[in-house]
Amino acid sequence: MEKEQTFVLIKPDGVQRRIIGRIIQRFEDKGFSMVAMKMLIPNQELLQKHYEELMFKPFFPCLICYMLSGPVIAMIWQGKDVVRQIRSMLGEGRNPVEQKPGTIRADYALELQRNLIHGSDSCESAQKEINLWFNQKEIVDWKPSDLNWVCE
Ligand SMILES: Nc1ncnc2c1ncn2[C@@H]1O[C@@H]2COP(=O)(O)O[C@H]2[C@H]1O
Repeated sequence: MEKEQTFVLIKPDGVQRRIIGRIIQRFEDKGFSMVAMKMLIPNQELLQKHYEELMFKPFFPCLICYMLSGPVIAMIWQGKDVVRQIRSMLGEGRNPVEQKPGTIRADYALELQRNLIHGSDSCESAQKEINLWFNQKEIVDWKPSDLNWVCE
């Protein structure tokens, strides 16, 4: 079974605009399996750890404020090359205006900050982010019966 996992976060604008279902649908349609999901309003400490590399950027306080503004959906997705594939489905760059039509950010977002969704940028950051947002008991080990039809 393909065990590569990535962390995906639907940000407050994605929840408020009620596009959770459409985002999940895209990942399921592609052939990936969700192995964990929860809705929460993240606290400042969690967000500061998640965005620690951006701590000294001028937009950091606004970013934290925006991320504290409402519930988010945290998920773990699993499948073949899932880290790179989901990044490309989101639109690799941060700015929605530069993303190709058909990507989530190009299709649903207009702004650099409120860009709807986060996906881990490497397997290492995926593991780090999964450990930050989830504990092991929240992750379900299951094997979809159609997996052999999607990847080798
Ligand atoms: N120049 C910027 N101004 C405001 N927000 C930004 C800027 N650059 C990045 N961000 C936000 O910081 C986030 C960092 O992670 P993401 O790429 O998921 O999405 C990014 C945006 O939400």
